[in-house]
Amino acid sequence: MCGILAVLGCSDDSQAKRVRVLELSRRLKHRGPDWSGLYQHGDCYLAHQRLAIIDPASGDQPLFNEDKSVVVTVNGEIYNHEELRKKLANHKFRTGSDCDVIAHLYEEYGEDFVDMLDGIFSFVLLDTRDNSFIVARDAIGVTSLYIGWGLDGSVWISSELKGLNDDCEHFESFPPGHLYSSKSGGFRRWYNPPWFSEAIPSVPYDPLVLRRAFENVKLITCRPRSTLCFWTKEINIFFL
Ligand SMILES: NC(=O)CC[C@H](N)C(=O)O
Repeated sequence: MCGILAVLGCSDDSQAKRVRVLELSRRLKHRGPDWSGLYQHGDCYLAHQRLAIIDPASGDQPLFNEDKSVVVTVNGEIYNHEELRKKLANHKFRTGSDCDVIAHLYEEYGEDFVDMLDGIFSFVLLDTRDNSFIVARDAIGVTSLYIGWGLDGSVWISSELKGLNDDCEHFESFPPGHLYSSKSGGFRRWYNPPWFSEAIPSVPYDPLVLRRAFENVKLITCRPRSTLCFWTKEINIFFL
C-alpha cells in the first residue's frame, strides 16, 4: 500500500509550508519505499510515497491528465484499468499505471466516474483550473484514509492519522464508499449497492447458490509483481 497525503486550501504557499508537508509525508515512508513525490499548486499540496506495483518504471505519482491541469495521488489498485482505458481512446496516457485512468475519467465523466472503478483505492484529485478537489475511498474501506480540518479552513487527507493529527483542529476516519467534493463541501455515498437498502430480500437463502459462487471463483493476476486476487461474481467479494 502506498501512502498519500494532501493539504488543500491552506492559504500558505511558502517554502516553510512545503517543507512541513514533506516532513509529514515522510511519516508515511514505510508504506512506499520506491518513490516519494510532491506536487504543489499554490496552497494545495499532493504528496505520495509509492510502493510500485503496476508499471514500476514510469508510474510514479502524482499522476496527471494530458495538460497537467488535473492531478491525482492514489493508494491502491484499479483492477479494471485496462477496460477503462478502452473507454478513453481519445486520451493520451503518460504511464502504464493502473491509477493513470483516474484523471482522464474525471475529465470525461466528472465526479461520477468513481462508480466506474473496480478495485481498492483512496485518492485525492485536484482540478487546478478552479482549485476544486475530490477525495474518495473504496467501497468497504480496504485502503485506510483520514480527513482533517485546519483552523485556516484547510482540508487535510492522509493514509494514516500520523500524517495530519498534529496540524488539524479536528480529524476523523474517511467513511468507506464515500466521496468528498469541495464543490458541494461535503460527503456523499458513491457506493450504493442494492443490499444497502432496508428492503428484505425476496429470494430465500440458498446454500447451493453460495456453494456455486465459491466454485466459480475467478483468478485475477495483477502484474508485474504477481499479486493474486480471487473474485466471485455471484456474491461479489474479493480475497487475496
Ligand atoms: N501500492 C500502491 O498503492 C500502488 C499504487 C499503484 N497501483 C502502483 O502500482 O503504483
